[in-house]
Amino acid sequence: MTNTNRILVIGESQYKVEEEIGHGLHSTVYGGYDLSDNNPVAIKVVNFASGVNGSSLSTEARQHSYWKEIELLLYLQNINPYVIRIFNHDQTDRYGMIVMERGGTFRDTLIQFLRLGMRMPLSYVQKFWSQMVSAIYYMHHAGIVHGDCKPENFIQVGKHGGTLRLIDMGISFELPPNVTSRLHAAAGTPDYVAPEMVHPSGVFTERAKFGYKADVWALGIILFEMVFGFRPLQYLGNSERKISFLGRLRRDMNIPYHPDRELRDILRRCLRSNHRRRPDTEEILNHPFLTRPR
Ligand SMILES: Nc1ncnc2c1ncn2[C@@H]1O[C@H](COP(=O)(O)OP(=O)(O)OP(=O)(O)O)[C@@H](O)[C@H]1O
Repeated sequence: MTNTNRILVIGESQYKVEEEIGHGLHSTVYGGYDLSDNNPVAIKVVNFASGVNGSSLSTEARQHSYWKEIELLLYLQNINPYVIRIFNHDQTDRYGMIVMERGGTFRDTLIQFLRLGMRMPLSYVQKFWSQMVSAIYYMHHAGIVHGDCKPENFIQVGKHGGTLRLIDMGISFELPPNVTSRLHAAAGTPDYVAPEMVHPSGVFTERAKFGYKADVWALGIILFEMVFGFRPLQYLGNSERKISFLGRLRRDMNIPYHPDRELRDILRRCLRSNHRRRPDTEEILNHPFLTRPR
């Protein structure tokens, strides 16, 4: 692998590397092109040096997460149609690189609707939410809890951006079916975090239990946001207040009125505070909100 004049060479393949299109705690993502066919690609560069971007993770821990992510992505390529396609990967002592499909994040689409002062049409909501639920259904079927479902972790690819793909497997956990596990400290974003992930004292701790149904809660919050244009906890302000609210939540989430009865029903089910009473992803896919044309 060489990287000269912003041309990245991996084996026989050459990629033109252009501007930064995003970054996470441990990586920077660049836009680029595959020079053999001019198709757009995204190149995620993981810096293995400890201390970069304000994260204190050791080099070994960074390399370990990088390999875990590659392994998971390669495993999911053929069994989950809604997971990001990776074209190539390579690494040096200092960096890991993943070349993958490029698309706009679903968050950008939500923002566009907000800017235009428009509500997303229900047919549009149904189409994209059903793909999100399917993406998570396939993860759960493979025994994996995603743990960080949110609109920025879905990108739109294909004609007119009509197909969603999940990115960021960073904090997914593999679990035996029907078993809950421990949440890594500080994983997730409070707005999409399920109440069972928060200790009743209001501390977002490693001791909090979570499982597949936490992903269902997050999907419910995404659906709520697509329909109403805001998130239920948005107006609570900072993360501490949101986490404290979730830790004390004993009743089901309030759902504003919407004329579509089936939409109201599925939202109510996904946002039940008791995770045992939430549907699983297979039940959601069979719910009339998704099976009846809108
Ligand atoms: N395939 C892609 N196409 C377009 N943009 C992408 C793609 N992959 C990542 N991005 C952009 O880069 C950002 C960071 O990517 P990603 O979430 O994979 O990084 P990360 O280091 O794993 O983040 P985290 O800190 O959450 O672990 C995304 O939020 C998105 O904006």
